Amino acid sequence: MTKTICITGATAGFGAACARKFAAGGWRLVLTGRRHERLEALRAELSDVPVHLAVFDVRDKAACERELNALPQGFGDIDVLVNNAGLALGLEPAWECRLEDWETMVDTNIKGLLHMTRLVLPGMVARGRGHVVNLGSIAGDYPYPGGNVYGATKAFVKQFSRNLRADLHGKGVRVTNIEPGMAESEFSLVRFQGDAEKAGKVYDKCQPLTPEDIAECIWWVCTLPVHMNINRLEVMPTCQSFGPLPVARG
Ligand SMILES: NC(=O)C1=CN([C@@H]2O[C@H](COP(=O)(O)OP(=O)(O)OC[C@H]3O[C@@H](n4cnc5c(N)ncnc54)[C@H](OP(=O)(O)O)[C@@H]3O)[C@@H](O)[C@H]2O)C=CC1
Ligand SMILES: O=CCS(=O)(=O)O
Repeated sequence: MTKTICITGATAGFGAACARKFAAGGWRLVLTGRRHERLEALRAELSDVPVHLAVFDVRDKAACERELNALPQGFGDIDVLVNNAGLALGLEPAWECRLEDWETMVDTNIKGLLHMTRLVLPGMVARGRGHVVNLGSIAGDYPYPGGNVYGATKAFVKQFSRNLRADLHGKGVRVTNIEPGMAESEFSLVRFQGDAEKAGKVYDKCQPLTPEDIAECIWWVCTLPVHMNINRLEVMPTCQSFGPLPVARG
């Protein structure tokens, strides 16, 4: 039976790589994001599988509801929800941060994820199957200077994922928190407000994870036998480690 995956933030990075990975596996795709032209390009590329595009901002609760209620026939029974849409803004110490940036991170990484999860879960519970895959981060576990609110949103995602598992006990619905370390995508470009030079330096002279690496992890947790639930999957590039999270260069 063809399965359906809904991926938020499919216009770039992990979300786009995940769309490609699951399309290669023959899955039906619901792809979401704000940049319509990116989604259209992805649909054109993935023409071998059924694709539904939903253009909306996950911070907009009404839009999430409208789009999920309007899924066309065949796309409504979501087997896997990948709560991937998210961002970090800034790396300043807390006393220098913009309050608006903090609000944007909370609204996207926490509230957007909650909007989507609350809308999709009832169907999964009714069907007695499903899988919610959340994009947490190592930043939700390991503090670092400037990680202030970003890391705190990912700590929320980690604990919410565990609590979801508790609520879903015996319901046949799996929950996984994927916790990547440094991965090269548009993440740093967004974090540094479009400053490509600053963003590029994050990945300089080392080998970060790729979006395809993370898509591989998501594919793995989703295609394991249904009696197996990976609760958390923490993955770092080999060049990254603990303490001050140093990056080995050269
Ligand atoms: N890259 C990294 O090092 C790591 C990233 N992560 C997490 O993984 C997830 C994906 O990150 P990554 O692929 O690297 O980043 P990218 O910036 O490459 O992609 C982020 C995606 O999120 C979407 N998005 C952002 N805000 C919104 C919004 N308000 N509404 C809808 N979609 C939104 C963007 O789409 P659009 O702008 O078109 O709406 C885009 O598709 C994030 O949650 C991030 O925090 C976790 C650990 C490490
Ligand atoms: O979530 C992203 C990884 S990091 O930049 O916070 O280490």
